[in-house]
Amino acid sequence: MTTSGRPVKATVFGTGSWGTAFGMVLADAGCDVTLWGRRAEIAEAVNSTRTNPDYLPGIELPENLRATSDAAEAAHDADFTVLAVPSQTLRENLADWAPLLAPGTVLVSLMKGVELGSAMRMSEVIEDVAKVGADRIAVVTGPNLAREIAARMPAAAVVACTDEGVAQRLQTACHTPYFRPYTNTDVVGCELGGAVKNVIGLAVGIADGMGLGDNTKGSLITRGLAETTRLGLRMGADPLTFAGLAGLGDLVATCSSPLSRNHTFGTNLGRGMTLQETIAVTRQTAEGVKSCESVLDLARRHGVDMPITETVVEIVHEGKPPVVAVKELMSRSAKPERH
Ligand SMILES: NC(=O)C1=CN([C@@H]2O[C@H](COP(=O)(O)OP(=O)(O)OC[C@H]3O[C@@H](n4cnc5c(N)ncnc54)[C@H](O)[C@@H]3O)[C@@H](O)[C@H]2O)C=CC1
Ligand SMILES: O=C(CO)COP(=O)(O)O
Repeated sequence: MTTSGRPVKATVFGTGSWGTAFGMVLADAGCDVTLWGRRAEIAEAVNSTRTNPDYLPGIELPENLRATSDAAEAAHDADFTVLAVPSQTLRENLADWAPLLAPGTVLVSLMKGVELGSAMRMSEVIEDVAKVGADRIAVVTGPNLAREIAARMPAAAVVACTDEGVAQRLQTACHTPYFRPYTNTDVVGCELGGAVKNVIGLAVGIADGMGLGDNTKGSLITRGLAETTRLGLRMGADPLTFAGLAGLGDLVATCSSPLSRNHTFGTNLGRGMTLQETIAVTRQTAEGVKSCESVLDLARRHGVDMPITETVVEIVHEGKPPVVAVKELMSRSAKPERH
């Protein structure tokens, strides 16, 4: 309930797999939820069949969730405006929606990417385009594979906002018996954890596709977390965030699950598919494919060494054969674990 006595109203822009699943979470937590989809047929299917057959087939959606393809109708009166589109289209999408936003609405980013060219985190893009302060922008992240959440399997998450009170309001709005959100005020660390884990997920997928073992996986996850933490420290994040759900938690889920699009994308590359073949068989957003370049850009801007990220860029975008890349990574100069 809001202070005015009506249910909290949440609008989710994006009827993809995570937008729809998080809409379910909000609805199960008691919010009145509207999903906006650019394709009218998906909105119609949601309203008439209570399913999203394209993205979450077989999942029955709650009654207090409805869909529309009218952005003004969706944005009207929303206490929370949740953004769930691909990171690289957010700027353009939000420019259309910004004039429609309800006064005082809290903008919530579900995205795990970094903008190409500007190297901005998603909350920075939101601040830039919607002209709202950081205290009205929140981030939801953590080990949250959409399909598992939609099946109401238990998971924890992080809701981050520089304003702890806003984070707590969002925490209440999305807390259900199967979805347990924790608050955090370290927005930089939470967003970096989510964006870089997709790149490490690609690396682990490539290794899996090559038939390498669990020691390789454990090493990539741990060294991946080390390079994420190095970048985060340089950008003012709290290093402990990376030991939490936004860092280690999400890495473990992504790097071990066939449900992860980034992991699967990497596995296909590691098995020998070309980039074009891999893109052709990938139906949903695998953010790391583009964000590996923007994360590397961020690392260079901050003078941070991120060898796994650099290797993923070389394999994905420069055609380096994975076997050569592995040899090069393993022959880097010896060094202390912490430096
Ligand atoms: N699927 C998952 O398990 C999770 C995804 N995320 C993040 O959530 C974000 C969204 O991912 P998903 O919903 O999974 O992706 P998706 O690929 O399932 O859906 C993307 C949605 O954006 C729409 N879209 C695509 N291009 C667009 C454009 N130019 N303009 C407007 N809408 C456009 C699509 O129609 C679709 O509704 C990504 O940043 C992803 O990393 C975060 C946690 C879990
Ligand atoms: O972010 C996710 C799980 O937390 C989803 O990962 P993928 O985008 O790789 O499917």
